[in-house]
Amino acid sequence: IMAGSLAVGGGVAVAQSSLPTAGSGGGSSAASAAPYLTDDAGRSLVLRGFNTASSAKSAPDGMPDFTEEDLTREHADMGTNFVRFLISWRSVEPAPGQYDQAYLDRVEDRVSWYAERGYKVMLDMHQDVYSGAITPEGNNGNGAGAIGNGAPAWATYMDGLPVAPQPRWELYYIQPGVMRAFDNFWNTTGKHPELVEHYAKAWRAVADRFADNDAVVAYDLMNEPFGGSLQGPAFEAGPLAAMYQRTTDAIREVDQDSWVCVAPQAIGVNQGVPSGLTKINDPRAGDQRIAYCPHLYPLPLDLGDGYSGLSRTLTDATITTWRASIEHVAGTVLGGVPIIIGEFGLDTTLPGARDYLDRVYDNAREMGAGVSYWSSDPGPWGPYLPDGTRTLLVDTLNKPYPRAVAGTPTEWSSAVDRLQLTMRPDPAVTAPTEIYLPQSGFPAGVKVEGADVVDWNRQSRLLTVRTPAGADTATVTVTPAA
Ligand SMILES: CN(C)c1ccc(C(=O)NC[C@H]2N[C@H](CO)[C@@H](O)[C@@H]2O)cc1
Repeated sequence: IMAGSLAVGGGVAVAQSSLPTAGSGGGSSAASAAPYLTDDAGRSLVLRGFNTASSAKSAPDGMPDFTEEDLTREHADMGTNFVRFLISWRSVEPAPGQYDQAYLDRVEDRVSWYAERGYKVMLDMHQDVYSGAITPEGNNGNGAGAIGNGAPAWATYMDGLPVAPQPRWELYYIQPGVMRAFDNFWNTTGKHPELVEHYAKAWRAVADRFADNDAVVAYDLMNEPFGGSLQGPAFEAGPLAAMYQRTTDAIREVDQDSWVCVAPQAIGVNQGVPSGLTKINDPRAGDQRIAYCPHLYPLPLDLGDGYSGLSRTLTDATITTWRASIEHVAGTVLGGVPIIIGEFGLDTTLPGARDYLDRVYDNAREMGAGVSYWSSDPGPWGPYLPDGTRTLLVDTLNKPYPRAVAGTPTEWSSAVDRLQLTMRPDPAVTAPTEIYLPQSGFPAGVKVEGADVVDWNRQSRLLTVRTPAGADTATVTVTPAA
């Protein structure tokens, strides 16, 4: 099939016109030569998916309330290819030095659901407010809890300090008992050097299980770290970086190839304050495989006005500041590492929600960043309400994107019925470039210019193409067949 030809399902058309690049949200796209995670074929991965799922935080078995049918629906409706899958220290290591292989079996079962559908998985050692063990009523068993989640009860040392009931879950973070639990974990108190050691070895046990699992590409070492009495650079450049280094070293004892993802402290940095995180060294042979996995939650959005009026203006300013800080840490501090926006989200019923979503995904596209939206749980933040009704998230996310690129994407943009990708082909990568095309924009055949069509699968919605050999750069444009 010659370059510029139509794929299966129609005649052959060669279009010579070049398309204006239309951003998914109408935004212009800046060239991006950012580094990417790669698959085993060496293709650059553009990762789009969800956090699955908050419901795992309090589940006695540590699993999300998410079935294989839920994944089939997500895949059919949005063509996602990535998941930030929540796991927990309490489930991995229910007793000191004892690793629950039956729990890891359950995780592996869910990973296989994703693998069978061509997804990549990042395992997220999740915590919020340290542990469910911070309050008796919040602890439904060894640290499984709704108020707090993450650490097992045996690793929760509050030294008898109080944790009073709070009107909002976030306020539990600054309760004396919770502050002490974090201070003991980070050994700020000097009393518990063993806890970070346990944490690193728990991650080693997880990595030992998934080191040879092609679907698991990354480990997100800690969700939204909190420094207790230590905040800001003193925390991030101190005990947080030390824990990341110790844990990276432990993982590399058993897994040389998965990316190790580090995140800044949540408070402040989620809202755009620059992070003080310092370099983490990857002891693996060859290129480092560290990634930076920040979250984005602009404070103005929380004011309840949504993405409109002054709240929109302030949110835009937050996104600009946040992006500059993220690109500084990933590009300069960590030495040029891929970015995955581990969390962002909003109540999709708020004014301007679709515009906010488009703006964040436009920024992610320009940054070359992966995205895992918070979260897949039923409700107004997610893609589906508890009764299964779709929110506007489904149509907003269901756009063309280049899932796996045989080289480096330098610029891409899309709208529901077109995609344009400029890339630097890597001749060493023999696998074709893979592009997702939604049914809504591509009900029949496709028209491709700038590449040879390898396959167009209307069931999986995947188009695979090969760019002309020997070209330093290639621009692939995909539109619906006439
Ligand atoms: C006071 N501190 C330390 C604090 C407050 C609030 C958040 C938060 O909203 N985070 C955003 C979302 N991330 C979690 C899951 O990782 C969700 O429960 C939050 O909505 C984090 C930390």
